[in-house]
Parts: sequence; C-alpha cells; structure tokens
Amino acid sequence: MIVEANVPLKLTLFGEHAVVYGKPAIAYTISENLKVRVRESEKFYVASDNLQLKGIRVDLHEFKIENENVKKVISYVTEVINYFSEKYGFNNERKALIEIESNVDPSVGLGTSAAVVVGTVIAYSKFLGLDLQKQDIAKISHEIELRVQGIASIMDTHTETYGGFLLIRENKVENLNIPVPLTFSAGYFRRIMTTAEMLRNVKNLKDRDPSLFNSLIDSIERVTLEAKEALISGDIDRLGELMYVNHGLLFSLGVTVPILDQFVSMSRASGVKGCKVSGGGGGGAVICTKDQRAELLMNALGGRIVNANPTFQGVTVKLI
Ligand SMILES: Nc1ncnc2c1ncn2[C@@H]1O[C@H](COP(=O)(O)OP(=O)(O)O)[C@@H](O)[C@H]1O
Ligand SMILES: C[C@@](O)(CCOP(=O)(O)O)CC(=O)O
Ligand SMILES: [Mg+2]
Repeated sequence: MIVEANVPLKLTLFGEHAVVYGKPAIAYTISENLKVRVRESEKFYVASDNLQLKGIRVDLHEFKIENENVKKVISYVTEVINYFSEKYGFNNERKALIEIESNVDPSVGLGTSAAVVVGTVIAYSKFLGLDLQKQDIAKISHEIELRVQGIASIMDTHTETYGGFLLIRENKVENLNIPVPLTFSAGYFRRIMTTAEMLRNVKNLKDRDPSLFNSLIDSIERVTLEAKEALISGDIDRLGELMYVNHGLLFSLGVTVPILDQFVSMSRASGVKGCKVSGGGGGGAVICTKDQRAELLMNALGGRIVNANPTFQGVTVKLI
C-alpha cells in the first residue's frame, strides 16, 4: 500500500512577515504542487528528487555522505515522525519510506516547507491508520513548521490544507470569494537565504527598533485590508498599486534583495499594474497582476515562471 498526498503550493498576495506578528495576510493556492508518498519499509528513509545540499563530503571507504546540512533539510519530515510517536504513541514499530516529489525548487517562497509538512502529516497519519480532519492536519502542520523554524504563522500550512484564496486574520482563516476569475503572473529567482533565516532577520529589526517596526507592519496591515476590498470588487488597478506599496514596505523590513527590487521597479516602469516579492523573501518568489511584460522580464532577468492559476481544493490524499 502506498499513500500519496498532493499538496498545492501557494503565493502570498499581501501581508507576509507582518502576519507572523498578528497582522492580516492574503494568500492563495496555485497550480504547482508537491507530492509526498509513504510506503512500508524495513527502515525509515526520506527520499527527495529535488534537494539542494551545500558542503557534501563522501567517505570513500564506506561511501557514507557526511553533511551537517542533511539533518536540517529533512527536519520538516523527521519532526512529523516524532510528533506522531509522541502524541499518538506510535513507537515507530511501522517503518516507512517517505518520498517527496516536486518540480518546483525547494526554498523559493512558494510554501514548499509547509507543503512538505502538510503532505507528510496527511500521508503518514493515513499510513498509520488515522483519518484526520483538515482542521487537525492544518493545526498539526503549523505546530510542526513552528517547531522546525522557531517562527511561523498559520498562513502557509492552512492555505495549502484548505486551498483557494484565504484571508488570515487573528489566527483564523476566512475563505475569500473572489467574484471575477482572477489570475496572476509569478515566478522565482535564485534564493540566498531560507525563510527561517529571513524570519530571524526581521525579528532582529523588531528587537532593535520596535517602534519603527510596528509602524511598518501597521502600514502593511492597512494595505492588506484595502487589498481585500480591491480583490472582492475586482479593482485590478488599485490591487496593483497596493502590491507595489507592499513591496516597498517589505524592502524597508529588509526582506528584498537587488534582483527582486530590480524586477519590480522595471515592471512598474514598463506599465505592469502591480508586482511584489511573495513569501519569505531573500530572493525567491515574485507575483504580479497578469501581464506578458512581467513574464518576459522575469525570464530576461533569469527567473523561472510558475503556473500561478488559482486552485481551490487544498491537500488531497489517495492510496495508489
Ligand atoms: N522537494 C523537497 N524535498 C525535501 N525537502 C524540501 C523540498 N522542498 C522544500 N523542502 C524543505 O523545505 C525547506 C525550504 O523551506 P522555506 O525556506 O520555508 O521555503 P519555502 O519558502 O518554499 O517554504 C527546505 O530547506 C527543505 O528542508
Ligand atoms: C514570511 C512568512 O510570512 C511566509 C513564508 O512563506 P514561504 O515559507 O517563504 O513560502 C512566514 C510565515 O507566515 O510563517
Ligand atoms: Mg516555508
């Protein structure tokens, strides 16, 4: 028996980073996904087709890979296994091979970390014979992302569990019914830091200058709530303007890097209605109002375009 989970990735439209400090955010699930397959095995294994490990050293006598990064990179999966042995008393007598498959690179601001967690939680729990509800999957997944990163809002794990356009506010998620079929142009650039590292940088700013930090996230809150109205009314011009403003506020929080700022300002100069960094920053994902010019520019600057068409189902699981 193989249990396979299919998790949609997500784009943050507004409010990333501020949402960690209790401000609202808007995110939605896109037509890119990550799969997690779990099957019986004589030992626990984690396999992935797309992992970036720096600093590998191979012991040529035993062909053993020595790499201090490995533990860190698979920690989202190992924490899921630990969770179910702690909370449900599974003392790991049933060992599993856990495979992760995604054609999107890891750590790009598209919620791949949350997808690994959500996918592993639903597939591994089903493998153990549990039948968890979506609200339990979202709650457990957030707890695990928090354990691994030290800082995490409910945004990524809840958006990918439920699917669609979600407003995250006061630690709850509200489904946003967008009347007009809306889509965006999006992609990602090479990233130099993980989201966990970016979260720590932003927290350092908060600790250094709390009043400046609070004024910045208060402004992001205002932008996000105005963007919610623009989304619901289908006012793309206003939505785009607010995207540029949110990008400028994230620049002030130190979340952007030159390639992102270059892309966003060149998009604005060429007439694209709106663009901004999306997710953790430090490189990674950008999102724009739908525009061929933005996609041409993304390619020209070495970015990779993703399918940003919205999906509405959230995580699914099946036996294959
Ligand atoms: N395909 C994958 N296989 C295994 N682990 C993955 C994969 N994609 C992401 N991860 C895990 O998620 C981490 C990236 O998390 P993060 O920096 O938050 O990226 P994102 O912004 O995409 O969520 C990776 O370092 C790795 O631990
Ligand atoms: C920066 C943040 O707001 C979003 C992170 O998105 P991603 O992991 O980079 O896709 C962190 C969070 O909400 O947990
Ligand atoms: Mg993440």
